[in-house]
Order: sequence, then C-alpha cells, then structure tokens
Amino acid sequence: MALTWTHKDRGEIRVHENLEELSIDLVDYIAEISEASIKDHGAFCIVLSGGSLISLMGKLIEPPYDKIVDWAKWYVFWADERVVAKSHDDSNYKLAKDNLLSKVNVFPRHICSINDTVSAEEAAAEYEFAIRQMVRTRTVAASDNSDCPKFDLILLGMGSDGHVASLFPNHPALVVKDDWVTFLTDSPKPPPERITFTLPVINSAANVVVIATGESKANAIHLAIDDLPISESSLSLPARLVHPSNGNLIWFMDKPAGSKLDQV
Ligand SMILES: O=C1O[C@H](COP(=O)(O)O)[C@@H](O)[C@H](O)[C@H]1O
Repeated sequence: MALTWTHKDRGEIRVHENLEELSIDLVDYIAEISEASIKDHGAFCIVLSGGSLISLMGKLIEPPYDKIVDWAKWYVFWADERVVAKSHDDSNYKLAKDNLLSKVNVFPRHICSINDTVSAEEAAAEYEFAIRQMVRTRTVAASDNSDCPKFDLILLGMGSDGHVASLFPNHPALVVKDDWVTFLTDSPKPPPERITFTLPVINSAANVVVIATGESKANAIHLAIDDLPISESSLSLPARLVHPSNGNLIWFMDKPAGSKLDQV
C-alpha cells in the first residue's frame, strides 16, 4: 500500500510500492479530475509531458477507464515539446499519440500541439498564441490571480537533475515571467531545441502532479520536497519551484524515487 502524507507546503506525497500500484493510482486520479472538471465547466484541459509518464498512463486505454472517461470533452496540451518532426521518435506528441491519443476518442481538433515546421522561437510563439485564443474563447479557463491560463491538470515528469517540463536547473528559461511559453536551443538533455511552459503557467494550474520513478531521481526528490537549509541547489531546482499558487500539488513516486525522503 502507498505511503501517503501531506507536507506543510510541498503538497501531498504518495510513495508507491511499485510501478503497477503507481500507475493504477495515477489513472484513477486523472479520471477523477477529468470527471470533476467536466461536471464543473464542461471540459477537461489536460497538459501532458513526455518521458516515462506516458507509459504510466497506459491503463487509461483499458477497461474501465476507456469507457468511463468522457474523451470527447478532453482538450490536450503539452508542458514541453522537443522541436523535431512529429514523426520523430524524440517527439513528445508522437509518444502520446502512438500510445494514448490514437487509442481513445479525443477529437483531433482538441489536440493542441506545436507547429513542427518552424524554428523553436516561432513554435513557442505560435503555441502561446493558440493557447491565448483558447483562453479568450474560454475553452481554457483564465487564472483568477495571474495573467495565465488555468489548466485543469498539468502532469509533469521529473528528470534526475530535477528538471520539469523543459525547465532545467540554472537555465534562463527558469526565470521567464512574462511569456506563457518559452524556447531553448541549448537544452542540457538532447534534443537541444525545445519549447516549454514557464513556471507562472505551471503554478497557475488547478492541479499539478509531479511523477518520478527509479533510484536515479531519489536525490532530486529529496531536494524538491524536504525541508532543507536554504541553498543554491534547492532554490534553482525546477521541481522545487513547482508551487501552484491556488491549486493542488501531488507527488507520485515509487519506493526507489522516494528512498531519500526524510519521512520514508
Ligand atoms: O526530456 C524530458 O524529460 C522529462 C522527464 O522524463 P522521464 O523519462 O525522466 O520521466 C519529461 O517530463 C519531459 O516532458 C521531457 O521532454
């Protein structure tokens, strides 16, 4: 059974026995937020990441979720994208399309992905413009306390360096405040060209989930969650800067990723 507790300011922490238990809890949670959002405002605006997250969401295409989730009300976005062709194996869009979106009834017009034929800078600007239009037409809610969209759920993976979306430690993208989407041409993790949501957008969501699995993430999880003396490393750790101002934050991890937490 999962070990669960709520940290005074780092949100709810769920340490799962294994990946099977984690993925069941994760898809249950997604289905629950989807239902609540649709009941509240008629749509579910979900933001995906790339990496290991998508395989952990795999049970969504199986019974009972494939039938109980109201896929027609889903609007899908990405927290970050690699600026490569949509047919390229590095594409976060391709990963989600091949393993999830092509297997359920999400309308193609509800899938908001980047233009893969332009530069990273142009792709970021076009993606932000598309989201601004959706906020203007109220498909995506606006935040009450920032000039940002308020997505129903943002799902973030976390790298072993503590990066979330394509926000890397000590990278200038981490401090961008005025744009919703920014771009990188020097990502420390390949491929180098990427676009990413900025922290103000992530921190304006109604619900944010950070998912981390495996021992290689244990130190970053410790730095992102535990009470530590203020130090450069924890302050510039992207995962530590995830702090929804008016929303919920939940950390889903397996035992190896949670093994360095003070409470475990
Ligand atoms: O490069 C990326 O990495 C992170 C983490 O990936 P993981 O495989 O370690 O879970 C991912 O969340 C992000 O979307 C992706 O572009």
